[in-house]
Amino acid sequence: MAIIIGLLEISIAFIFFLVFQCFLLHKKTQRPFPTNWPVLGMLPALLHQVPRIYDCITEVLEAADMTFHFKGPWLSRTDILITVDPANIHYILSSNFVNYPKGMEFRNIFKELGDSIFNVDWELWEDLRNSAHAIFSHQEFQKISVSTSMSKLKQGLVPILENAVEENILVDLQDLFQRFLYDTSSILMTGYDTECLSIEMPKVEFSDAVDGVVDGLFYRHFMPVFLWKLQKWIGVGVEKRMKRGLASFDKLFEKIISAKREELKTHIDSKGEAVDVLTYYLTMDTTKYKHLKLSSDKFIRDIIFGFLIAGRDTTSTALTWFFWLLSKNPEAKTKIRQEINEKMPKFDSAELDKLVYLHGAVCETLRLYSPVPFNHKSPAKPDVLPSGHRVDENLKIIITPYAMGRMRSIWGDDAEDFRPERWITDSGKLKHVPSYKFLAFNAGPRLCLGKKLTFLQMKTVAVEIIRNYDIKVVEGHQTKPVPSIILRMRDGLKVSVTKV
Ligand code: HEM
Repeated sequence: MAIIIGLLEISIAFIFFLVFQCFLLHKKTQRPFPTNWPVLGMLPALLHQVPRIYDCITEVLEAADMTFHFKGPWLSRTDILITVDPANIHYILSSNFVNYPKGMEFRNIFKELGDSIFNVDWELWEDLRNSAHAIFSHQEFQKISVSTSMSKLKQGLVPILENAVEENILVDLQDLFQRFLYDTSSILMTGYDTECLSIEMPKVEFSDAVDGVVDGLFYRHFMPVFLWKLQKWIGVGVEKRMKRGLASFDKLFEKIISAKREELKTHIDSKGEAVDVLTYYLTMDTTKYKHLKLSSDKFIRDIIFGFLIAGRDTTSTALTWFFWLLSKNPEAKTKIRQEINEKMPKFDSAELDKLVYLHGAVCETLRLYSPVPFNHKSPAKPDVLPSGHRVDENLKIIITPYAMGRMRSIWGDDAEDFRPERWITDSGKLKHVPSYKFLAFNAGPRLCLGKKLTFLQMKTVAVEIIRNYDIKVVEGHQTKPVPSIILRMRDGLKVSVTKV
């Protein structure tokens, strides 16, 4: 009997040994794909990876030849096709655009943005797009964009940096850029200066509100609908924070719209030219765009809310990563400084195009740290993508500019490196890179309407800071992106500032 028990023990030990070896071998050779469990699908792996979601998706896509089918829990309708294949992207965003609206699922997730341009399809989107394009490309609006950015820079940002130098205090660059962009966007979008950018650093209620909303929207992409709806109904977790944020935003906006309506009763710009986007929509000839419900305050709120999020969070995020990347790549900073001193001894916004290396550095930042890390589509009709993947109406398609910017198959073996030279030809001109490859601003008919404004604002801030200050990131400061629909840094960017 003892011999039998002994043999049994040895056999069990041997089986364990074999299983353990197989497991180790599997781990060593394993590609980074999440396990597809019965019932739960790949959700457990996803939840486990949330803190490093962007890099995890990048690794999976690199190993999966740029397209991966994520399986959600059974019956939860959260299957997602994630793709960064340029052929698919071009097909979805441009050549077969009509079959790939945002779709009902997107509208459901982004319900709180109402009828903002990001959220709608078809005729309403066309009217919003055409009307927004008319104001954003208006010469007067562009002039105001330049003058607003310049005056906020000189009267808001520079005094704070000077104060930091004199008092030898640390500043959070992300917070500073958010304040800068919130003030400038608010002036351009509503005509009101929120005056967040001052040495006193007043508490910005809107900022917390927006962060709450954008973080909540991120989780809804991956959670089964019934789960986030239940959370919303009970009022817990990210849904609770989102609700609080929206309430505070709505209160603020109610005041702004009614004040503007009052103001317009007594004063309408004599030249009939819009000076800010809110005035533009409130005084617009309502017969021009028949799908816009301009008499509704809620509709106006939706439009402006969308533009404010678009204008503040994206550009401030891009500027933050830009200065972080320069701190990691001091030789690039030196080259930019030389270029500024040689080609633009005195600031002139009309001459910004001369700063080719700076432009390359901005593009490189947007490639590696795309401020909008995800985009979301749903096919209207079943289709087959150029990669051969079948998609039907129930499938969500997620395109991720963050992962796309890091694919070695697209950008080469140095895809992870910050190399502004990538964007410059041998003759010193800017290289054209198609938007379905450099996807930070989206591509096709829904290409970002603020692209020009973004380059203008980023370069204006960069020139002023790099010419005059040395920015040093505090030793040991962690720079992790928050899992959200905007790629802001979780703990901000703490820096010390000295004069050049
Ligand atoms: C670094 C800065 C920016 C980045 C990375 C960026 C990126 C994007 C992306 C990815 C989209 C497509 C979104 C989607 O379809 O869901 C988009 C659309 C848009 N962006 Fe930007 N954006 C930036 C700055 C701005 C600014 C400053 C404005 C102006 C206020 C702006 C206005 C818009 C508008 C109106 C759309 C909607 C276009 C449409 O759906 O037809 N963006 N942007």
